[in-house]
This record gives sequence, C-alpha cells and structure tokens, in this order.
Amino acid sequence: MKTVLVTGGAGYIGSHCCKAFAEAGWSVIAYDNLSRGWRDAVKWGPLVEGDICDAAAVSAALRQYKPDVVAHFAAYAYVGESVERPELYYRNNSFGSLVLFEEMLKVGADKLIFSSTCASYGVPVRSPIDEMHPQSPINPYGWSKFIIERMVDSLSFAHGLNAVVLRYFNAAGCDPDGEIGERHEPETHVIPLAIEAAVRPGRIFTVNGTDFDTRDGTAVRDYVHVTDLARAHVLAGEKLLRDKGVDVYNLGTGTGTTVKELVDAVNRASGSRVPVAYGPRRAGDPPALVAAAGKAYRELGWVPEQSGIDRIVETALAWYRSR
Ligand SMILES: NC(=O)c1ccc[n+]([C@@H]2O[C@H](COP(=O)([O-])OP(=O)(O)OC[C@H]3O[C@@H](n4cnc5c(N)ncnc54)[C@H](O)[C@@H]3O)[C@@H](O)[C@H]2O)c1
Ligand SMILES: O=c1ccn([C@@H]2O[C@H](COP(=O)(O)OP(=O)(O)O[C@H]3O[C@H](CO)[C@H](O)[C@H](O)[C@H]3O)[C@@H](O)[C@H]2O)c(=O)[nH]1
Repeated sequence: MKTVLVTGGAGYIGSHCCKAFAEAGWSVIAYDNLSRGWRDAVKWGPLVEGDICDAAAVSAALRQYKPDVVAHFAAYAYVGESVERPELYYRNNSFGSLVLFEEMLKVGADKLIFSSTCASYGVPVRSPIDEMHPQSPINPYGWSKFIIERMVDSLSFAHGLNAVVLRYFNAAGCDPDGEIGERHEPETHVIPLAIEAAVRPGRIFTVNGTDFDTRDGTAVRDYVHVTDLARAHVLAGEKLLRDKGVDVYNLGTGTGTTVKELVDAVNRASGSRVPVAYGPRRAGDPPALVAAAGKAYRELGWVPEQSGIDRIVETALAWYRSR
C-alpha cells in the first residue's frame, strides 16, 4: 500500500483529496495546524497536528510515516487578505513550503504534488489559459504561489525533487456523499455566499461588478468540482510513482460561468430566489479566467465528471442544508 502525506488535509480541498486517495487504496496521513481547517474533516487516516513552518515537526512526521508522495495544500488562500497582509502569505505559503521541501529532501521524500492556482497567471492576455500562458500575478497570494513554483523547479534541477504542479481554477462544490464540504471562515467564495443568500432570510448576495467585458457584464470563472480535483491528485500521485521531473497542469473544465449565471443555477437548485444587489468590482478581480486543460486530459487521463454548474451547486447546497 502506498502512503500519501497531505499537508492542509483538514481544509476544503485537502480533505476531499484525503477521501479520494483512501478510496484509491492509499494510506493517508493529514498534516495540518488547524489554523484554517477542521479536525472533524479528517476522516481517512490520522491527523498530525503540526505547522509546515516547523522543521522539526515536519521532519518527525516524514520520518514516522515515510510517505511515497507528499500532497501539499497547506496555505493561506484569501486574495484580499494577501493584499492587506502580504507578509503572512510570503511566510506561511512561500517560506513554509521551503521548510517542507528541505525536510522532504533530507529524508529522501522526493515526490510532491503541489496546489498552485490560476491566480498565478494574473490578468490573462489570451483565453482559454494554457500552461504556457505567462505568469504575472496581480496579488501577493498569487506571487506567494508563483515563488513556490520557482522553488520546485530549482529544487528539482539541483536535488532531483519530482513534482506535479496543479494550477486549479475555481474549486467548487462538495463531496456528493455529504461527508465533507466547503468551510472557510470568513467565507468569501461566490457559491457558498450565493447559497447562503438563497437559504437564509435577510441575506443579500452582492454581484461584484457588472461592467466587465463579458457576455452579461459579470465576471467569468471556470468552476471545477472539488471531487474532480481530488481525483486529479490521485492520478498525479500515480504519475509520480512512474515518472521523474516536474510537470504542470491546469485543472479546469474549459467552460466559463458568469456570476449572473451562477445565481440562476442557485435559484434553480434551491427553488427560491437569491436576493441580489449590484456592487462595484472587487479589487484585483480579472474579468475572465477559463482553463485550457487539455494537457491534464491527455497526460493524466483526467476527465471532470461532476463539474457542470448545476451539479456543483446541487452538491454545495446539499452540504449547506445538512449543516
Ligand atoms: N479554493 C480554491 O478555489 C483554490 C484555488 C486554487 C488553489 N487553491 C489552493 O489549494 C489549497 C487548499 O485550498 P482550500 O480552499 O482547501 O483552503 P483551506 O483554507 O480550506 O485549507 C488549507 C488548510 O491548510 C492548513 N494550513 C494553513 N497553513 C498551515 C501551516 N502553516 N501548517 C499546516 N497547515 C496549515 C489550514 O489549517 C487548512 O486546513 C491552498 O494551497 C490554496 O492556495 C485553492
Ligand atoms: O459575494 C461575492 C463573491 C464573489 N463574487 C465574484 O465571483 C467571482 C469568483 O469569486 P471567488 O471569490 O469565489 O473566487 P476567485 O475567482 O476570487 O478565486 C481566487 O481565489 C481563490 C482562493 O480563495 C483561488 O486561489 C483562485 O485560484 C483565485 O482565482 C469573482 O468575480 C468575485 O468577484 C461576487 O460577485 N460576489
């Protein structure tokens, strides 16, 4: 049986990945400091409570569990917070990753799956965005991830680190079995906020910007179901057991959804109407981010199965109602 150590395994995407690896027959260890995660989201193996910035704790976990692959999700991931407090992002994300990678290399753990982001592309110069698109982030969160990608390249060249770098577009939806879901506090992501406005009396959903150059003036994103993302990590883990080097893949569907279309989907799924207000653009929001994800389809054999917008909203709503 192969072992994966999942940093950030108590978080939203990390916990869904723990489930996917366990279902694929891997032994799963979650490593998380619970700063933004949830103890009860760790269900598919032990939780090691530790910080990636703590070299001794990372080293102890690596030595105890001897993972074949490390899947590295642990990070702060709020764009707005990163603009206000960039130091948090460079320390926790960039420095923390360096600590993790150094400790991995010391014990000979040389296989990494890294959670990167479409935010590393910045404002696209062409769409859909393929992996060769220039990376020029427009916020410190994106830069903190960009720096980690460069560290991965350099450590691969110098010390033989092998990695699959996955640039997710917008992770969305929840475990279709309802065992885990999306839990961020505060919640800033569009789908949970639209659902909350549909379901909780008195809440209003604000559309951030109606003057984008898009089909209805609202921002376009490529929403990909978290369970599909999770499966891509298992495929990436299997690839790392076969191949050496560093590979980079976008994970998206190639289909964009506007904020207004999303609200329509929430209306359909909930049977009620989202009360909507229209506000200004949110600082740093690109008009449209849509993936060209053919490389992942071709090389990993990854096909998104649950990423239609109605399915995403249906699973997110079921999770919301179950709480
Ligand atoms: N949510 C998205 O749409 C999205 C898109 C692209 C990339 N990503 C990336 O995917 C990863 C997971 O995102 P998420 O939405 O699940 O976030 P999340 O906040 O739900 O999960 C992150 C987890 O990492 C843990 N963590 C943070 N700092 C840590 C540290 N120093 N040591 C140990 N644990 C630590 C948190 O406690 C939390 O459980 C992040 O790296 C994020 O940048 C997310
Ligand atoms: O109440 C809201 C919330 C969001 N939006 C809009 O909906 C779209 C999607 O917003 P999200 O906050 O859900 O997601 P982002 O596109 O901002 O995602 C960014 O932040 C994520 C981290 O949280 C990921 O890293 C992702 O790669 C990165 O692009 C944006 O146009 C946003 O302005 C609204 O209109 N109203």
